[in-house]
Amino acid sequence: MYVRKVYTLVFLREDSRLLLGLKKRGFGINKWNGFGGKLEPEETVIDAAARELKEECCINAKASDLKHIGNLEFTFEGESTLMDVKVFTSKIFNGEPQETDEMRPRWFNIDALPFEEMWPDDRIWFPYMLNSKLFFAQFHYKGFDSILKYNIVELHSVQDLYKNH
Ligand SMILES: Nc1nc2c([nH]c(=O)n2[C@H]2C[C@H](O)[C@@H](COP(=O)(O)OP(=O)(O)OP(=O)(O)O)O2)c(=O)[nH]1
Repeated sequence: MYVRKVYTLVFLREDSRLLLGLKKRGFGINKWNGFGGKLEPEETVIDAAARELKEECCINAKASDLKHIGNLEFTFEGESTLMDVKVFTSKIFNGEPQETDEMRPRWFNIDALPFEEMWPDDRIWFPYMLNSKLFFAQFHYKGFDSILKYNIVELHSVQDLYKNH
């Protein structure tokens, strides 16, 4: 049995650009990614998503403007933790992204995303997100570089994001 831990992950979109941040410390250091992290005690997933976005790149987005688009589950060979990552997108936000202790933000054209410097699984599920398809995906890693197996499905309603697959 796995011990499930919930994380948030937020991507902002503006026309044909996506905001990514270069992670400056901790898990996923030196990779470009969306903004997110663990929940605080008693916090809802959506509130955590908005808080992490603000903390990591100084952008304000209303929780109600964040669109839940997918769920990712990560397991690692020999480890009992399951990372349950709730992915959100938004086109509605306030402010200019600012560098913080954790992230260096930068806009990328969606045709020129830096997949070489991102988590290997991102190539697999980003096309769903970029095409506004709801998705559920599971990745089982050996270490942090090698995907031993995975599964990805398109979902057809937001309710499906709350069912167990
Ligand atoms: N794109 C992508 N994001 C991932 C993958 N795996 C993974 O954990 N993430 C995301 C989920 C979270 O947003 C983030 C990890 O959270 P974190 O460790 O930075 O959490 P945190 O900010 O609360 O941590 P900290 O303050 O304690 O350092 O990375 C992946 O394979 N691909």
